[in-house]
Amino acid sequence: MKFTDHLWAEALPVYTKIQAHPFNQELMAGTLPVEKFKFYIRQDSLYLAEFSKALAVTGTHAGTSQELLDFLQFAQNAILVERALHESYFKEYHIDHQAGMAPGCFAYTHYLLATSTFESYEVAVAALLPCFWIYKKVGDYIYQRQTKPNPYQNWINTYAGESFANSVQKALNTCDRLADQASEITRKQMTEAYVTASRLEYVFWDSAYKLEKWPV
Ligand SMILES: Cc1ncc(CN)c(N)n1
Repeated sequence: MKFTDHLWAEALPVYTKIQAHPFNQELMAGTLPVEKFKFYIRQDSLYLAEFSKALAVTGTHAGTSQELLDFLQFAQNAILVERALHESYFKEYHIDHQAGMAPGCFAYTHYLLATSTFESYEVAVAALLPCFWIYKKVGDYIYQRQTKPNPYQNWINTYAGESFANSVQKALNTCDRLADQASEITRKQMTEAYVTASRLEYVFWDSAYKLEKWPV
């Protein structure tokens, strides 16, 4: 059994809730209120700026030049490819560029930044994996069942697309390779990091659906 199969099984209850979350169900049906999507896109643009830094920092801890290049490429894609998608929505929906991070986005980005900076390379790779793998799974799930025409088609196509799939496969291979050479303690820490980041993916979608604000 691959280590990533074990990770998938560990966080399956979280993934099942993500898939069933009304944000994703309504996005799939094309009925998600545009206010919620706008909130999500603004938060996601803030997220991607920090996510790309976490990817680049993780790359500096890589054991091989190829993995450093892979992580720098992931960081570049997070900024350029995903930002292009966002910019089209910013224009279409006149999204507010000023809104700051909601608590869900703050928690997730700061978890990734802290993990990539202070934890081992192995643990950082596991913490970053849900950002790839869960989006791929959600993208494919929605793509196969979506209502057409769908106002969120570009978003769906990005995460169900081949280019994103290639990045996901690279991230999975790296995680499996590292886990094969890691101690039991490190594998446990990797599992914890993967489950925590999966939970934070849920929190992020839930935050958008609730148009989350700081309580104080
Ligand atoms: C919150 C979140 N997680 C993951 C992804 C996909 N890189 C994203 N755009 N936003």
